[in-house]
Amino acid sequence: MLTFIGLGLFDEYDISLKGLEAIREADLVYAEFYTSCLMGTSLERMEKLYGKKVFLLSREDVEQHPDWLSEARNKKLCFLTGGDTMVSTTHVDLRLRAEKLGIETRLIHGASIASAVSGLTGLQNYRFGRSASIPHPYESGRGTRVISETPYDIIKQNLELGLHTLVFLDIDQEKGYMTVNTALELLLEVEEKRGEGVISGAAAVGIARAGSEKPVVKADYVENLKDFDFGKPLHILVIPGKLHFLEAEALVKLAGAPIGFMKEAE
Ligand SMILES: C[S@@+](CC[C@H](N)C(=O)[O-])C[C@H]1O[C@@H](n2cnc3c(N)ncnc32)[C@H](O)[C@@H]1O
Repeated sequence: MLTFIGLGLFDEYDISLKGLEAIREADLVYAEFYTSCLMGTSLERMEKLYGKKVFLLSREDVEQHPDWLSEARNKKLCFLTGGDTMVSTTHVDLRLRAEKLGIETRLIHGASIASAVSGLTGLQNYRFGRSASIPHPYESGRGTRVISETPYDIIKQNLELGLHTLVFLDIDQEKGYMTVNTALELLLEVEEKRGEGVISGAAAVGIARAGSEKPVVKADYVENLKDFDFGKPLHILVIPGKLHFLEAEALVKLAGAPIGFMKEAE
């Protein structure tokens, strides 16, 4: 049996009781923290709460060589992920591989950043379009700095449809956790290169450390927000589309947006 368990958003206490029970009954526990991670805890603290050793898997172990899956044929194996295990991950691939090996699978859900964003900002989940991810820039073979333009295009398309965009920010072992500030600067760089005006005058909402005692949620225009200090990671960004008047009110009251923010609210 392979049990996928979402650990929630911030520390070891965000796991569900169902998830905790499953780990305590497991023969083997694996985790990956490259898609998301719990910044308010450590592997040691998790192991102490669970009373179990947790083996950490790399992206290669999960995506290229998931040989460890076959252990679930005759053992109770748990696979842990930050947030919800199937939200903005490719872990359905693991589930399908396991099913092909004749291994029974089940999911134990965790709180996800995808729903926490709506809760914290007041932006309604059904008014979001396609999500985007901003990766760190990389060097091409010729030594030039390359910035992905895909997130810019997704935001632009969503704005044309009046929809909000959830923008996941890169987690990289070497380059670190991307901040809201860097993300906005990268989007502005793409904008300048193209000579367009989609992002510079736009509104944005940055969120840091969702699930912690004191998450930071700040809405403002991009030009102001790019210098705002959000503190420690993890960070996530939203570029709001057309606002319902309740959403506009929530951004002013709950996210410190300037009064009259995005006046065109319906
Ligand atoms: C690829 S997504 C994976 C989402 C995860 N499976 C979930 O359901 O929450 C990870 C990204 O979401 C954002 N994120 C995740 N947890 C967060 C948190 N607690 N606070 C702020 N941003 C968070 C960060 O931008 C991070 O790089």
